[in-house]
Amino acid sequence: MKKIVCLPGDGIGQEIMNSALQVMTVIADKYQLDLVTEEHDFGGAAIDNHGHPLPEATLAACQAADGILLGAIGGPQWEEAEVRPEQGLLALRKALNLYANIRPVTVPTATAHLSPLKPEIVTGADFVVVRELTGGIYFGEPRELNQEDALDTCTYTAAEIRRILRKGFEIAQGRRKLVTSVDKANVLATSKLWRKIAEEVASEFPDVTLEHHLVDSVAMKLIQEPTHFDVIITENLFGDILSDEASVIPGTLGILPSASHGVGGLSLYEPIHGSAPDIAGQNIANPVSMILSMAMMLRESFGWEAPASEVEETCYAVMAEGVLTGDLGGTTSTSEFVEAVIKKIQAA
Ligand SMILES: NC(=O)C1=CN([C@@H]2O[C@H](COP(=O)(O)OP(=O)(O)OC[C@H]3O[C@@H](n4cnc5c(N)ncnc54)[C@H](O)[C@@H]3O)[C@@H](O)[C@H]2O)C=CC1
Ligand SMILES: CC(C)CC(=O)C(=O)O
Ligand SMILES: [Mg+2]
Repeated sequence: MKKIVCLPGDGIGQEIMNSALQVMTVIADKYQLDLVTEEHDFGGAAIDNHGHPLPEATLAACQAADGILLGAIGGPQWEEAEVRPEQGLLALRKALNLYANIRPVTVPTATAHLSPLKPEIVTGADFVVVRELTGGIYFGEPRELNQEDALDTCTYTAAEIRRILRKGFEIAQGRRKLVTSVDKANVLATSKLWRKIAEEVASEFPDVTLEHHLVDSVAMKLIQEPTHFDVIITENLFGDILSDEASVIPGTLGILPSASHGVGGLSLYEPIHGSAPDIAGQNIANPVSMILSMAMMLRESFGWEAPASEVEETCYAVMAEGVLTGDLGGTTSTSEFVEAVIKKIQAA
């Protein structure tokens, strides 16, 4: 029996979590998967109910889980909160040591027309952003906000850089064996260290090709020639920005999933997007990012390849048929999309 802790969070979080759990129930039934779910407050919802975005009970439940599903957190109503929802997310990632955030981006031929970019540019794009998740400027101290100045600190240890690079190179070994290491080594000390360690780690993986790119020019190349990339490895802030940018390639932020892996075998799965307060509560959010995150959990945490693939292929098949939520130019509601996915899984 696999215990899954679900943290719907805020904004569209509950809607997309419900969507993913409905699909999970159907696929579990079809493949006789032994699963149990348990929901906990997190983010803004936890601030409202418990005065803190990461209550002790939520953290303890996550630590005792076999897999964690997270919707999204944050929203304008908590902007002035003493501890913001986003700090709860960072605290959870740190507490569980989830240092490797894996964000796959793929454009199957059948859905290439959904991209705002030319089909000949995006068709066949298939790469993974490997983002360092527990270091860098989101965590560095000191951090100060004063009336006339402010300070953030970016720190990385060699060990933190080495382990994320090794993770990315390992992923590349199972793919097309090209690593693009992204930094800003022409300016930043942390990036100079990053580049040096990338060279060292590359020597441990002689079958993998390493190329270095500066973050500014790679932001352009990503859109110009997305099919070039295989595994992009980068630090926390750059990975956050580049992966949202990368969502334009398949067509929307609403379809990109992610996995965050740690050291003890416990992983968390979440969409790459935020809580989308502008569309929350309207049953119009694209649930694909959350459904695909759930599928990643079935594969990567539980080893259930066939059900994971069926969920992924069904989502893309439904989109290819023109069943599209508003972010992809359609009029399908969240619940209608989920119904279409479930119907297809049951019919197959
Ligand atoms: N992991 C998390 O929980 C994250 C939380 N946030 C938080 O989310 C809140 C909103 O941040 P934003 O900058 O607006 O980013 P966002 O990712 O929530 O939304 C950006 C745009 O994409 C759209 N969008 C996002 N997901 C969608 C989906 N599934 N279907 C259709 N459209 C979708 C939104 O409607 C919005 O127009 C903030 O409080 C932010 O801190 C932001 C990023 C990650
Ligand atoms: C809300 C931030 C802390 C994180 C973020 O934007 C992300 O992980 O994609
Ligand atoms: Mg982000």
